[in-house]
Amino acid sequence: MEFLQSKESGTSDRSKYKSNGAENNNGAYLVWEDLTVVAQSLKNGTTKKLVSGLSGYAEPDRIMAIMGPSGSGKSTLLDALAGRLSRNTLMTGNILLNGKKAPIDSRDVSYVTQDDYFLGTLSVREILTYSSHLRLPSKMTNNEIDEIVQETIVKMGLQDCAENKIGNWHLRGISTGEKRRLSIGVEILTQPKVLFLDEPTSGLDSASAFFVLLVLNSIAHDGRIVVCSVHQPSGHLFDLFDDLLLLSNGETIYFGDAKLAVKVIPTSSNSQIKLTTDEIKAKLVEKYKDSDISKNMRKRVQELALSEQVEIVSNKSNAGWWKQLWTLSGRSFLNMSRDMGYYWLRTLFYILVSVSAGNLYFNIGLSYQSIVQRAKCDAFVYGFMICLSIGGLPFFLEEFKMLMMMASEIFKLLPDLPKFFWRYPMSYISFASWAIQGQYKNDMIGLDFDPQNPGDTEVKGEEVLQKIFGVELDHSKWCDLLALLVLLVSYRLILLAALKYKEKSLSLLRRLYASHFRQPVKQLMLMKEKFISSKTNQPTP
Ligand SMILES: Nc1ncnc2c1ncn2[C@@H]1O[C@H](COP(=O)(O)OP(=O)(O)OP(=O)(O)O)[C@@H](O)[C@H]1O
Repeated sequence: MEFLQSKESGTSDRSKYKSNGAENNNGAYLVWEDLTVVAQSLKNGTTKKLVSGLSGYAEPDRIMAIMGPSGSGKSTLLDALAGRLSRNTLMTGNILLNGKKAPIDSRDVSYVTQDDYFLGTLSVREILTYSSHLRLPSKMTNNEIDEIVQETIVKMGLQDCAENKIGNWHLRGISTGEKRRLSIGVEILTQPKVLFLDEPTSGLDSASAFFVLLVLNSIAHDGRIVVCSVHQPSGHLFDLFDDLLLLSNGETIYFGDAKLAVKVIPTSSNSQIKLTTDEIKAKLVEKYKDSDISKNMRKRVQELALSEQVEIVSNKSNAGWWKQLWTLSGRSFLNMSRDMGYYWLRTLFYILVSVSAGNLYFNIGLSYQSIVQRAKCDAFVYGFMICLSIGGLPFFLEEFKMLMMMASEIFKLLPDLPKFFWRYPMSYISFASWAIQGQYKNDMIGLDFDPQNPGDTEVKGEEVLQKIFGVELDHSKWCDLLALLVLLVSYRLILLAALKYKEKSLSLLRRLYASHFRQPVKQLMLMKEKFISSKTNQPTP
């Protein structure tokens, strides 16, 4: 149910937003039962269990830490719970949100990744405002959105840097800790019931990490579930966690109250010194399985799984398609106009190139040799424009130098192109062929050049175009310009359609992949289980 579908009538979107937040104490319970994730290598088809038979639950008002050594499956468990496992994996088991199977793209779940991606030229307030316009319902007024943004800024403790820019390669911006809090702020704009965070404190100094966890704590105490993976937190950070899930090799070795963990988890003893790390891990897993904590946890999981299915009132309803397009375009233009390297520096280069080329070829005249000089000038100007327009792509910078070295060599006459593919269809859908033809026509039509041999008749520009450059004169330079505009719009529309239908086609591919992959993996898992049970049933010699 969307949050817009509130039964209350006459209330503003802002009040609906508030009433559907966690303030009304309708917090959700998250339960996972016998969760196993298997990955298949795309190279040789071998499979690997990433996490195995995990069960547990997360409650509102509490913050849970998933801990364990590197490679123990923390991120895999978070990804599984958030429904964002990679395509080469298969998950078995149940994930329930308030007793209901959570849909993969559940709108009540937000995920904060380890990396922060923001446009460096925007301020903290602008980032939050644009995100709100993109993710909150179109019906919300600007004032309502500004209010939500201000509340989020205060909640995240970002008041002091609210008007500061994020920062980029030439602009010193906000600190890493502030960026991390901003990432969390962006995710809580939509008031999710469950917030997952992948290593929210990694790369932060202890004061910043402490502040981030304080913020998470206050979010959790708004009636939300907060689950995060953490790597070796210090003592005072650990104290801020309510629950702990400790993993080793993809299996649970502790699940429960974080404060009790220290008392329950066995410390190293002399007898363990002789054991290998794998043996110690196996012992800890076995010990946990047989413990009362594990039995109580399973009982609670069963209770929560069988509890009445409460309809979750979703807080999220994305803005409409047009509003998203408008917001993204506005954000992009603002970023471009502020980014010195992207916009202003490039404009300066365009002017410099135009002035230089104009100077070099000034008063080139109408001698026979000037024909080739003119062609070189046109090709150079066009080549430079192309390079500057795509020079923003980092991987292109190396290629760029190569291209400039051979600028005059890369053009081939249209009639000389291989018919299949390069002539038809490539020359028709290529920006370059229309641009160069238009430029040549603009430069040469109407001119009379000196003949190659003295005494011959003058050479007409039209003749040069047709005979030397293979340019047909069946359409004017304005048609070439029109073709460029059509290509410009068409390519953008194609990209838009590709982005819009990407998800649908990807999910189709995923289904095809799963139907191909599921059967062999299930068989393999069955065989492994049979093998293990036959081994454990064998009498010991
Ligand atoms: N899609 C995948 N395909 C194959 N192997 C994977 C995949 N995802 C994770 N793994 C492997 O599963 C194991 C657990 O990975 P995971 O990222 O969950 O560990 P982690 O505890 O989060 O580690 P870290 O603390 O280093 O981030 C690792 O050995 C990893 O290489």
